Amino acid sequence: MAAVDRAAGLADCDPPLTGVFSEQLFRGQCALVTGGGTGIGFATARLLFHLGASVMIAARREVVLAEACATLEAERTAASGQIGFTTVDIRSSEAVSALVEETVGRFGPIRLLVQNSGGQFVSDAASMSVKGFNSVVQLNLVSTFRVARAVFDACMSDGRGGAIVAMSLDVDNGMPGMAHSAAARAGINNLVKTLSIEWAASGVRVNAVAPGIIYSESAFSHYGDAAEDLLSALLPAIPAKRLGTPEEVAGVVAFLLSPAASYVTGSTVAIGGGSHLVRKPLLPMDEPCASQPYGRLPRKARL
Ligand SMILES: CCCCC/C=C/C(=O)SCCNC(=O)CCNC(=O)[C@H](O)C(C)(C)COP(=O)(O)OP(=O)(O)OC[C@H]1O[C@@H](n2cnc3c(N)ncnc32)[C@H](O)[C@@H]1OP(=O)(O)O
Ligand SMILES: NC(=O)C1=CN([C@@H]2O[C@H](COP(=O)(O)OP(=O)(O)OC[C@H]3O[C@@H](n4cnc5c(N)ncnc54)[C@H](OP(=O)(O)O)[C@@H]3O)[C@@H](O)[C@H]2O)C=CC1
Repeated sequence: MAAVDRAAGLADCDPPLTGVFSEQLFRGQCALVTGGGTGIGFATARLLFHLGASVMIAARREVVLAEACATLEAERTAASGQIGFTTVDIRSSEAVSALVEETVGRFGPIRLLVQNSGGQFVSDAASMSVKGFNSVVQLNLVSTFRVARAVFDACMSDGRGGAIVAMSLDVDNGMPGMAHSAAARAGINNLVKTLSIEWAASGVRVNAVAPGIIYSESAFSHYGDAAEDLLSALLPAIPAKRLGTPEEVAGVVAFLLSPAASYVTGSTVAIGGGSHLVRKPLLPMDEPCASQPYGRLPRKARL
């Protein structure tokens, strides 16, 4: 009964949540968005910036980050926050420590963390080396833990908390052609559950989003000609019958970071036009392995 009474009391909370979605939603809060120079990361950084946050975007390519910052500066309105960039390879603990230090020095303690950096190459498991499998797990799973730990230790464990959103994939039914990334993202889905429990006492919420197929030039450029074939196989299986946009992911990320999601933690939210509910092919896996057309993408597709 006491628990019910406490919940009832919250209905009258002040301020009411209707005021949450103003242009000042994240005013003055420091946000770190990894991979914020392109695609989903850029759309997210843009939204947070226009909602008043001080946003640091970080990835490996300085030119791309600088261009993204210039674009946002050109869009600045009275409600916008601040924007900055720095280079980082999230696979390096030293680089991640330096990133956190620089972000805090510039914008104050990080309260909003979007762990968007990631990726993989397309290969069936039989053509994948252990080294390749490991490099994708390192990038997507181990580096997610690395960045989360660094930000928690330096900022979010100080009693004032924060919110973290990690980037997963639609992996519920496995992911032919991306065994490494699917295993890593399934790890992320579970990691956010554990961190959400362990860090709840510090006022930190930890969630993930699991996008379906989201179109951006930067994302699709990694797949070259194979992207067309992959899409022809995949599109009919998406209930919404279309691809998603980076903005459609950014909106959910902003919601999860916001006070509107103050009771949401340890969750992974699917953003795929219903695709997580249906079985779909990524590669034509009914063919024998030897005839896999995308067993290994050409070296030019590699970063
Ligand atoms: C159209 C369908 C969309 C599906 C939905 C998903 C979309 C997205 O995720 S969009 C984001 C796309 N962006 C990226 O993927 C960019 C990030 N990718 C990378 O940084 C790299 O490609 C990497 C993480 C996969 C590998 O980087 P790194 O650790 O630097 O690895 P190395 O180049 O040193 O290679 C190590 C090892 O990995 C294997 N390998 C790498 N590339 C390929 C490849 N194209 N095909 C097969 N195997 C590959 C290989 O074993 C490498 O070892 P060595 O052969 O000894 O070099
Ligand atoms: N597009 C889609 O359909 C889907 C994408 N995702 C995931 O969403 C995230 C964003 O992807 P999307 O925007 O589509 O594609 P992008 O290729 O545009 O984004 C990937 C970002 O990660 C950065 N990055 C990659 N490796 C590193 C690294 N070692 N250190 C720091 N930053 C790195 C890249 O920047 P740089 O190269 O400069 O380092 C880039 O900004 C990724 O994790 C992706 O796997 C998940 C589901 C579906």
